[in-house]
Amino acid sequence: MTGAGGNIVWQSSKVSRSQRPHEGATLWLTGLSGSGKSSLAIELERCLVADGHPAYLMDGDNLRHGLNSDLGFSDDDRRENIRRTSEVAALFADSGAIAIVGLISPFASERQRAREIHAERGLPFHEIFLDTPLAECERRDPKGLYVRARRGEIPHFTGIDSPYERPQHADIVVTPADGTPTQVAALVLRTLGLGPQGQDQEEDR
Ligand SMILES: Nc1ncnc2c1ncn2[C@@H]1O[C@H](COP(=O)(O)OS(=O)(=O)O)[C@@H](OP(=O)(O)O)[C@H]1O
Ligand SMILES: Nc1ncnc2c1ncn2[C@@H]1O[C@H](COP(=O)(O)OP(=O)(O)O)[C@@H](O)[C@H]1O
Repeated sequence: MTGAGGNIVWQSSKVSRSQRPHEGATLWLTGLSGSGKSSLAIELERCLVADGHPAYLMDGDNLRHGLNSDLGFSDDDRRENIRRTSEVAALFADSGAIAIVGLISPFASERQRAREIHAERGLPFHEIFLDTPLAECERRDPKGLYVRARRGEIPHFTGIDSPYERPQHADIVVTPADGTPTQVAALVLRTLGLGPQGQDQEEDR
């Protein structure tokens, strides 16, 4: 495989995926600001690590402090934010880790591209939609961002004056009625077959 005008040549590893101790995957959490992505992602990471899976949380806010610190909230910058994060998540998944991504990721086309980046490499990818209505996100407003966005102090705020394209084919849809982040994390992990090892999972029901 060649790239960059033919001057870059792909170097293959001598470690096959089956030689790695764990099977990797990406759990991609999408939803409005305040929908509960970080809370669920933190619980997913906690449960997976407690159960012996290498798992790593990639939160949009945190990535924007480093890897994506040069990006703002224009449509193009959000696309680049999602593209870079997709690539990094795929690297983690390829290494045998479970990458837990929490990004608003408002555009269907970029979420589809994230899925394809994983599919092209044979890596499992699960889209989890935090389907929390805008009114509820605004009611929660833990960072006071919606109040400021409504005052016009934060331009291009998702759900206010920047679009959020609802997923049509998410693997899992979570609503506020599903319970606390701890309850939802357990449900998600059971659904994906990543629940506690060596336990009768019926016990949890
Ligand atoms: N204009 C605008 N629109 C939406 N969100 C904004 C904006 N400005 C700052 N913030 C804060 O940035 C967090 C979202 O970053 P993401 O990288 O997840 O966004 S995106 O996927 O690129 O759309 C988001 O964090 P969460 O609340 O955790 O979603 C906000 O705290
Ligand atoms: N399942 C839930 N039920 C009720 N409140 C929740 C739930 N998940 C998160 N929250 C609350 O909603 C707010 C936003 O959650 P957060 O995880 O920061 O969302 P996001 O990362 O999508 O911005 C926080 O105050 C959090 O405590």
